Amino acid sequence: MQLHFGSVPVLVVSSAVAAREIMKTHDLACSSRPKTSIATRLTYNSKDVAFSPYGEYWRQVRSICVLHLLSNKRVQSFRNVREEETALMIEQIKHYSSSSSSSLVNLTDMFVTLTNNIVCRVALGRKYGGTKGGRRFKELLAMLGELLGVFNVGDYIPWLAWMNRINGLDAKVENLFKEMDEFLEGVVEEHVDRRKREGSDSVNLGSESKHDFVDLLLQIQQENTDGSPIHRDTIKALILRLKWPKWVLADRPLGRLAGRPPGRPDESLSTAVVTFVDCDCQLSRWMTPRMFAGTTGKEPIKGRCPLDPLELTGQLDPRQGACPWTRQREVPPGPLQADRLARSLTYSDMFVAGTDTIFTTMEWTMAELLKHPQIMKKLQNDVRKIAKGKLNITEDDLENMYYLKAVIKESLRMHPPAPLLVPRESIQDVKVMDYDIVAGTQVIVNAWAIARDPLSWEDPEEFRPERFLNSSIDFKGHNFEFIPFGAGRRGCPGTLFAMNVDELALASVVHKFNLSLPDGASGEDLDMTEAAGLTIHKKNPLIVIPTPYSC
Ligand code: HEM
Repeated sequence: MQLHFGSVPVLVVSSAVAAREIMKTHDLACSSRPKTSIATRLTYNSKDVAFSPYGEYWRQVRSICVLHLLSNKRVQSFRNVREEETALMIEQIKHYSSSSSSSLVNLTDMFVTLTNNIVCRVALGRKYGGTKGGRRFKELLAMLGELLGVFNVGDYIPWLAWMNRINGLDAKVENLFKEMDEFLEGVVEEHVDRRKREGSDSVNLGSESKHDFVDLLLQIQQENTDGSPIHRDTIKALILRLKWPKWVLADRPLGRLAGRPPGRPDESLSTAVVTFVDCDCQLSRWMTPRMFAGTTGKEPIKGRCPLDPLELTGQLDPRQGACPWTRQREVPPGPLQADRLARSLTYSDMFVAGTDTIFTTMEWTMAELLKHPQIMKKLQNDVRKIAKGKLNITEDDLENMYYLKAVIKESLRMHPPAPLLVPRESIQDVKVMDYDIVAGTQVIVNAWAIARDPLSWEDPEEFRPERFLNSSIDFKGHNFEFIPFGAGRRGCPGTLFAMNVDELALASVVHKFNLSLPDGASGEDLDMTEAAGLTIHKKNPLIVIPTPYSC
């Protein structure tokens, strides 16, 4: 169906057939991301992979992600981190279950801490858990997830963007950004200093070295040699493109621009989509489609931006939905901005795209297992049989745990962590199932509805992992009835990373403990209410009574 959120056309896709059209047949045409002011601000002006618009910059950073940070080899190289941290979590659960008088354990908290610790070690080189700064970082991450899921009226009705200054949203985003940035600034500084002391050549990009993501990104920026995805020519091209942004400013007195919109609304421009909210330049925040009244939208314009001494000329085209300043200022960062890239990639993609989704999967899977004791029993038997009395499960054991994999798939089917995936935006006019979709349409794929569609699934509301046994249906983006990780060009590059963490953690918990609910509650009583956000987790934490199981 097509909706209009204020001035933005929005296409909502809720069937496997339509998802296939968007993510396969018209994947290229629908491969951008809509610009939303909160995500833009929190991701250094969309300098991450997930929120970056389709284009050269996105290709560059995505290939860094796929080839260097999240490749099979690299993910394997962090195996010891996953095994160590999971073993620590098991010890903690044991400790809490024996020391607390009620034996209650907040499993959600355990999963959040585990995921944060793994992601911190892999991305930043060390854990930030126990310290005051670490605890604050955890809080900031939770706020980040929450803010990214906020519906921001200014993105859809730009002239209402002022509301965010009154209701405190702008300030909240700004404060979060500053605090996050300060933290990450410290992390990058630490790495730069260490590289200076130890010699930067110590990082070998091709090897399975155990350097963290910040090290790797700094090295990628420094090397740019053949064999790395950023070839010399690409870098040169990027530097060329980096020459200077084309600042443009309407050729009229600044005072008038900054003041109230002049003129009456022009009919022909009344539907113009103008997004200014992400601009640092306060002037542009005042502009509304009305400001273009009386212009053809194509006049050459010339001026000086108050934030930049350069004077440049350009063309103002409000129909493009572009802020005359911000959009034109968007340039790919070249090697000159190494630390910025490192900050933005690790923080946005690892922490935003990675942490929340991983622990949410653990949380929902465990909740479903508690709701279905027979499935829990079957899984425990299977896991314990494969582990054959071992002290700890290792990743080698996971290979044969087919039932565990089916349980996790079923959990991802019923509770996709990002139920509406990450919205896309069409970059050209396209015909989808005989309907005309104009360029600039926001496309939301409702993976949640698709995964519960009775046309694709038998008894879709039932938690039945068996449906995935002896079935070729997988989440790799080929089966459009099951797309928790998306599909196509913008599909999730972190699937392997996530599954390794989830499988090991879940297998280890069910291996080591029998779990029950507090106050003798049965699984049927378990509260499955969802919280709001970009990633949907349980509203209330999962509290359990673990009883250690000895093999
Ligand atoms: C269970 C865990 C995860 C789930 C369910 C998940 C889900 C998704 C989804 C639905 C998308 C959007 C796909 C689309 O638009 O077609 C996505 C994109 C992305 N994910 Fe994940 N993800 C998970 C874990 C991770 C991890 C661990 C990382 C990184 C370490 C990661 C990094 C990314 C990135 C960078 C993108 C953006 C890709 C692009 O726009 O080109 N994800 N993920």
